[in-house]
Parts: sequence; C-alpha cells; structure tokens
Amino acid sequence: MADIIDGRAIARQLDEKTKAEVDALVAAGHPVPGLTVILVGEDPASEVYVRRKIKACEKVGIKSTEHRLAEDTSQEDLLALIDTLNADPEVHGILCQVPLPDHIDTRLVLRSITPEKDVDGFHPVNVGRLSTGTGGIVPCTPLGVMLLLRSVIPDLTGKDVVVIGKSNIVGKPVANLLLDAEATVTVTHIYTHGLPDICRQADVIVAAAGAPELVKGYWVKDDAVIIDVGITRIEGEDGKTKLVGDVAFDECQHAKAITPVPGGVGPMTIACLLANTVQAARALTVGNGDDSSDYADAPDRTMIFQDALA
Ligand SMILES: Nc1nc(=O)c2c([nH]1)NC[C@@H]1CN(c3ccc(C(=O)N[C@@H](CCC(=O)O)C(=O)O)cc3)C=[N+]21
Repeated sequence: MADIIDGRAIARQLDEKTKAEVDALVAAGHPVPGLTVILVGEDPASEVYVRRKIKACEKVGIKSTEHRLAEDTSQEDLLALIDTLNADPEVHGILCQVPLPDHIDTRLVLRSITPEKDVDGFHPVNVGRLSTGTGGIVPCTPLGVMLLLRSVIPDLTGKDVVVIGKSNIVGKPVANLLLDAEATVTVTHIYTHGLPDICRQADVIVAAAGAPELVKGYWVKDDAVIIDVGITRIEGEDGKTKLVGDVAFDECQHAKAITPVPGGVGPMTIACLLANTVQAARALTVGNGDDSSDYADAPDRTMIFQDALA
C-alpha cells in the first residue's frame, strides 16, 4: 500500500510555526498581521474556500477582513477598493479570489495589488522574481506542493519530476520551484503526446491538469511519489457528490506515497497563505521588504518554510 501523505497534519505543523511568528511579532510591538480576502459574486466553491481561509486566520491569530462584492460590481469599484487596501497599514496581505466575473479583467486586477501584499504571489513582479530566483512571495499551492513533496523526498536533486498542467497558478510556478530544487522537470499537459509513457518514467508526478482521475495506475511506476493538486466535485455511484483528484487514487497503491483528495494539497494551500501573510507582515513592518530576509536571494525560496517543518 502507498503511504498517504497527510496534508492536514503537515498543514497543522506549519500553522503552529505561523502562530508562533504572529505571537513574536505582536510581542515585539508590531501590529497584528492582517489579511483581507475579496470575493466578487457568489460562486459556491469559492465561498467554501473563503470561509476556510477566514477560519484558519483565527486559529493562528491573523486578523482577517472580508469584502464581499456583488456579481455586477464594476471593475473601477474593485480597483478602488484594492487601492484603499494597498494603502491601509493594518492590511499586510490582499487576496482577490479568482475566477472573477467575465466583465472584469483579471490580469489588471492582480497587477493592481501591490507586490508586497500579494500573498497569492500572482503579481507579475512576484512571478518574475520566482522565475529568476530573486525572492518575492511564492504562490500558496506550489509552495504547499513542495513542502508535501519534501516530507517524503527531502532532497530532490536529480529526481525526474513530471508536472501535468501548465497553469500560471500551479503548473508553471511548481516547475520553477522544482528546477530551483535541482530536479529534472518535464512540464506536460493534456495535449502532450504519449503522456502515460512520459509519466511512467517519473520518480515524482505532480498532477495539476484539472482533469478528474486522469492519471491511471499504469501511468505510475512502482515507488513513485504522487502529488495530486486536482480537486473536482463529481457524482459518485451512490448518487452523492464527492471530491476527486486528477489521479485514480485506488489504482495507484503501488506508488511509494500519494496525497489524498481531500486532505492533501488543499489544506496546505491555506496554511501557506497564512505563512505568506505573516512573511508579508514581517517584511512590511520589521524589515525593508524582502531584503530583510536571509532567504531573499536563496536559490530555493521554499526552504524558508521548510525549516518550520524540520
Ligand atoms: N486568489 C485565489 N487564491 C487561491 O488560493 C484560490 C483562488 N483564488 N480560487 C480558488 C482556488 C482553490 N483553492 C483552494 C483552497 C483550499 C482548498 C481546500 O482546503 N480543500 C479541502 C477540501 C475543500 C472542500 O471540502 O470542498 C481539501 O482538499 O482537503 C481547496 C482549494 C484556493 N484557490
């Protein structure tokens, strides 16, 4: 049987460290780290995630605020709100839940969040810093993927990793982080020819295609490690809905280790959001931005949080 990588447990461990950092900041007379979440419209899945984020903030002592805007909110009003939050000294992290309604230019909105408060790591400045290994805020899900992976394979040097999916939110940043960790990375997607054969060569598969149960058992070599980023609600045989990943979990028990869905990458995404918020708060209040961090120019930014799990 494959080992199940317990994302909830590893997330709790990171949360403890985050809480200790919040306490230390406050004890040193700095403001309570603050996270603001913006949700436009009423997507039920987004509501679930936002509620989880707010609850998680409470647990570690981050002050959270929520802005719920109507579906028909104008782009101008959303940008004005972000301007206000950018200037608010009590707000250290700003997260605007995506997807946004069609009448809003998502790229413009993400660009308008100041990079220092961009705890999603989606601003082009943070994307550029990640891809050049020069600091910045690392996006939450890719960071979570790295921490889960390192809980099984502490040293990724020379490992053959296949990433399935090329999104700006997961596939591309994960590939960059893996390269920084000296892995050999093959980035693929659902149109890649011979995808099963490519996957069968891999020591590690990171499945982030958004295609439910895409990765079959025969795609996976014995003792591979599988990180499943997918999360899709489907109707099960009993008529009830259930969450499935991008990997046919039951067929992959010959793997060395695999993340479950739910309880794998999802909880880590939230724990990393909290960790990013505290990092942003520290940079904004204690130090002069990233340059205050010993890790600012470290080739592998994920180590800053890896230490928390040691
Ligand atoms: N600006 C922005 N930043 C995001 O980080 C962002 C976003 N927009 N839009 C939506 C996606 C999705 N996302 C998840 C967070 C937690 C779980 C999570 O905790 N999942 C639980 C189960 C959740 C459930 O029961 O539905 C688990 O996997 O165990 C999943 C997905 C963050 N996202």
